[in-house]
Amino acid sequence: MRQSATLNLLEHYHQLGLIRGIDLEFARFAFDQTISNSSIDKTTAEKSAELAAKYGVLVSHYLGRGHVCVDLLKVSQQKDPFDFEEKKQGLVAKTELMTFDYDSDQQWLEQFSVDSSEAQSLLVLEDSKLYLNRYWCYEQQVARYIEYASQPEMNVPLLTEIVNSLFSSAPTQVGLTTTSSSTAVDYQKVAAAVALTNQVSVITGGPGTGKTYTVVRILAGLLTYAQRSGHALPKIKLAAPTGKAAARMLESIRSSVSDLSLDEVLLDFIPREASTLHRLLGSIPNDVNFRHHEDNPLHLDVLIVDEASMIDLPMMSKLLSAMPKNGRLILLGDRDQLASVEAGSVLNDLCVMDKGYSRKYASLLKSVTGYELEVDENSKEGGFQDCLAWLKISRRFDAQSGVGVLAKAVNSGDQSQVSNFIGSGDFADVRQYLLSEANYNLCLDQAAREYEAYLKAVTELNHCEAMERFSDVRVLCALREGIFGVEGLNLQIEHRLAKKGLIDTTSEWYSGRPIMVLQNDYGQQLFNGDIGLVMPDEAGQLRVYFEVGQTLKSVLPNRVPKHETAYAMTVHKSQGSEFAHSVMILPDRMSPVITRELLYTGITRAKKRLSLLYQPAVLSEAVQNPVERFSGLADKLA
Ligand SMILES: Nc1ncnc2c1ncn2[C@@H]1O[C@H](COP(=O)(O)OP(=O)(O)OP(=O)(O)O)[C@@H](O)[C@H]1O
Repeated sequence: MRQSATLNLLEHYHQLGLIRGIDLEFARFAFDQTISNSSIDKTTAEKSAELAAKYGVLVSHYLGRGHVCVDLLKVSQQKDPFDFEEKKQGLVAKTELMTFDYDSDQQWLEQFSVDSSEAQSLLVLEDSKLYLNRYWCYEQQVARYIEYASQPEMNVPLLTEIVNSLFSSAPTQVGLTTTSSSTAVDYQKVAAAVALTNQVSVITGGPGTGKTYTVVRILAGLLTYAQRSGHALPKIKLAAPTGKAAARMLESIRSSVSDLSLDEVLLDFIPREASTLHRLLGSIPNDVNFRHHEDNPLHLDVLIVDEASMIDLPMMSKLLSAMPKNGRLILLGDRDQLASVEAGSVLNDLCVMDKGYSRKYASLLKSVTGYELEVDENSKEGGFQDCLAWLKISRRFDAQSGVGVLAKAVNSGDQSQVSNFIGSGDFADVRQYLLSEANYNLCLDQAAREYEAYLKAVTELNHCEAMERFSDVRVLCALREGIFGVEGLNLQIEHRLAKKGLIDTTSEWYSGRPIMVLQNDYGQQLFNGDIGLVMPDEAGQLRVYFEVGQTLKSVLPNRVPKHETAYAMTVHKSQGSEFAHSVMILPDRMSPVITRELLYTGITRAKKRLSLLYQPAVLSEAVQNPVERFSGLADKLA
């Protein structure tokens, strides 16, 4: 029977709901393993085991909150190193708090240092950052892949000719330009040149900045280049973290391709399908590994991945390991959006080197695009800054668009810009509602009214139309519980629709119920975040319909994995989707989950209109609350 002051305290934390069961289990495991592996005297072994439990639970707790590691310099000597206060206000004052002293524990921690740690050690210490071994390996793998990714040899005159033919007309400059100098540069052309000259590249930009428009030209460029150089035409694949995002990417790529006059042979090489990353990598039931990995790489030459901000560190590591040796990878995403639900902020970490290109690479870009681009004299040649491209001009939101202006204000973190926006209140596409009971009801009444077109398509058994109409409106929120949370809001909308006789909620599975899957089910190929609509089939039997690529598949309700109703959804779950009208409802008081990135992501889900119900104090605090995640990836790439 173990006797440990640390474990006793952790059990108490667990009972109070301050740490997860898995954190406590990890601490117990670290404690037991240290005792059983120890060849030193009992007292020293016990002391060491107490420390292993203490640091183990710290790393595990932070991992649960999305951090890849813990920077011990930052948490050392803190009164509340676990940030319990943030989660359970008031509870913490009544409980004993564990503290960490990096200086005095440094000697003990040294055993985990990257230089001395064993492959099997539970923890890894790199500089002042402490990791679970597995996560350090993931990070290392991503950094190594990127470090060794090359710049393929290219025929620069041919490339220049192709790039110029794809971006021949000067772009119309509208919307969210960031600097006056940016009016001279066509950043889409630069992005194409970056992607065409690198084995791995990242194109980041806000909504409507033309990522898809650019990618279509990159694909055309790659195919034309291969054809004109007498090389085999590349096998291209498209993927995204969620089914919805994959379907959206495919749709925009296919409609954008029609603007190009590509010859038939090349056109055939533009993919006709896009899959989720899980499907692409080949998920194996009840296994965290995929069918494709280092020893069984993906069969492709070029992979385009959209919504890359949603990719967590383990997934990115597995994706990169599965890339074939000379495969080209182009990641698209918006670095300002919410980071992945699971640990890591990979896209943002990859984009930190935003001060300019290396001198040599800037000169290559000048030859290809004709533009004089910013140079960072401190950046190393071949460093990752040369693989990055920023799209800065939104084509969707012009200067008159409230959604665009508000998104930009929130993103800047500048409170006065947000206040100006609130003060002006005169944008046609944004309706602001100050939080009150009347406005809460008004927003929900309006959302319920707008769901009627969707329910009409369900009644008419028009499954495809129903899928389309369901994206007309969505209620977005920050929390899970309470009247401002996803559960309460769904009940409110159901209640309104039932009162109008549009749905019959007497049974759980009623015709028209929209659901969101909350758990991966590899057997049925249904994944966390997939949206299903309950509708009768031709024989009148209720089934749940899911969009898979260009088609619909249906399963019986009792086969659907863990799910919830989806008239309202959290902003986290809305990533990768867009809605003609988004109704964002913020709660009456601040919560740590309401961050700048959450606001930005919620606002930019609106394609045409945004209704925002808020308390000014919450909005302004959220703008000042950016997400910060501990990770060592940016340092490894620097
Ligand atoms: N250079 C351009 N000239 C003209 N139209 C453009 C240009 N770039 C983009 N567009 C148009 O602007 C709209 C938005 O572009 P696109 O869909 O490529 O942006 P995105 O960044 O992929 O958006 P999303 O946020 O949906 O991912 C599209 O209608 C596209 O055709």
